[in-house]
Amino acid sequence: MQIFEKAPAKINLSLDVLHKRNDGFHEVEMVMTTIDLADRIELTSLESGKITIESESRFVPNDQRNLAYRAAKLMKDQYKVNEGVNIFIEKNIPVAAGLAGGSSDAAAVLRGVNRLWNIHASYDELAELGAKIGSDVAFCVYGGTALATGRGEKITKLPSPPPCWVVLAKPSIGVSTQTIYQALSLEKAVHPNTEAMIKALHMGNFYGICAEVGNTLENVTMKLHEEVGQIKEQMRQAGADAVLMSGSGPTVFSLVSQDARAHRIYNSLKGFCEEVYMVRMLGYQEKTC
Ligand SMILES: C[C@](O)(CO)[C@H](O)COP(=O)(O)OP(=O)(O)OC[C@H]1O[C@@H](n2ccc(N)nc2=O)[C@H](O)[C@@H]1O
Ligand SMILES: Nc1ncnc2c1ncn2[C@@H]1O[C@H](COP(=O)(O)OP(=O)(O)OP(=O)(O)O)[C@@H](O)[C@H]1O
Repeated sequence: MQIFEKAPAKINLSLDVLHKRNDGFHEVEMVMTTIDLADRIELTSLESGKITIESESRFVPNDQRNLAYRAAKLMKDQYKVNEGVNIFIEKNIPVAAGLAGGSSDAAAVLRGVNRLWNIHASYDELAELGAKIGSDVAFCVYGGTALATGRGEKITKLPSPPPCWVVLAKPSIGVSTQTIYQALSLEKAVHPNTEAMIKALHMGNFYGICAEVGNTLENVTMKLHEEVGQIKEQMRQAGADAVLMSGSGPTVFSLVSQDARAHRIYNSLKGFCEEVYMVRMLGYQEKTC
């Protein structure tokens, strides 16, 4: 049997870091939403009981280090499944970009093998398991728009933003999340107003959302990689309604309501960056098992 799962990228509309915890992680408040830039996951059941990974991308490991492998292994162990699975990853989301590509692949595998192996676990159970793989996996299990707290694994659903264009540009560098969190100095940090962002989402106020975007990690990554600041400036000048770095970076996104402006931003970045995307937000979808 073979099934498919879509694994969409996320952007952080706001990302606040509150304090460093005793376990080494940081307590965060993040408003995240999924966008229509997605990997495609193909799952084929294997009677041998093995978990195998295939991908045409040279940037992702095709062994136990792949987050998708870890997701399948966790499900197999937790629910004592004899069957195996071959996981083919069509990689469209840039890697180490701040877009949760690996986390979304892992979440898609959790959802996918749940169906493939007839496990019937709830999304809450999958999210709890996913949190063992990485801080962004729980959010990626549900998708849509949500507030993520704790180290990112506690999810509260939110209304999705009004439809708009999201133009993304990734400079040709990869960023390690751990390095950025380590370089963060909380005394000098800038904090977004999460409450105001949530209020703007509840009101469906696009310009209110644009006014509240903010990311505590942005200054840290920008100091290490000047390309982030340069892309932000270029997007602003080309008429973006809001501009922000996603996650720990280095991808920068802009929110744009008008088609013509979105095209202008896309075209102005195309000569500057190899990886530029113009996509829609993905609306909130109620998912049940
Ligand atoms: C920056 C974000 O992408 C925003 O969505 C996430 O917070 C990162 O999520 P992720 O890539 O799933 O990160 P993880 O694999 O869980 O953690 C990678 C490393 O980032 C640091 N980390 C991550 C999350 C968090 N709340 N505090 C941290 O300090 C830790 O050093 C950790 O070892
Ligand atoms: N399926 C996968 N897709 C992408 N990267 C993977 C995958 N599995 C493991 N990795 C490894 O994870 C690292 C981070 O990749 P990823 O694309 O998830 O980063 P990211 O977009 O910055 O994530 P986040 O926004 O959650 O911090 C890479 O170095 C990559 O080798």
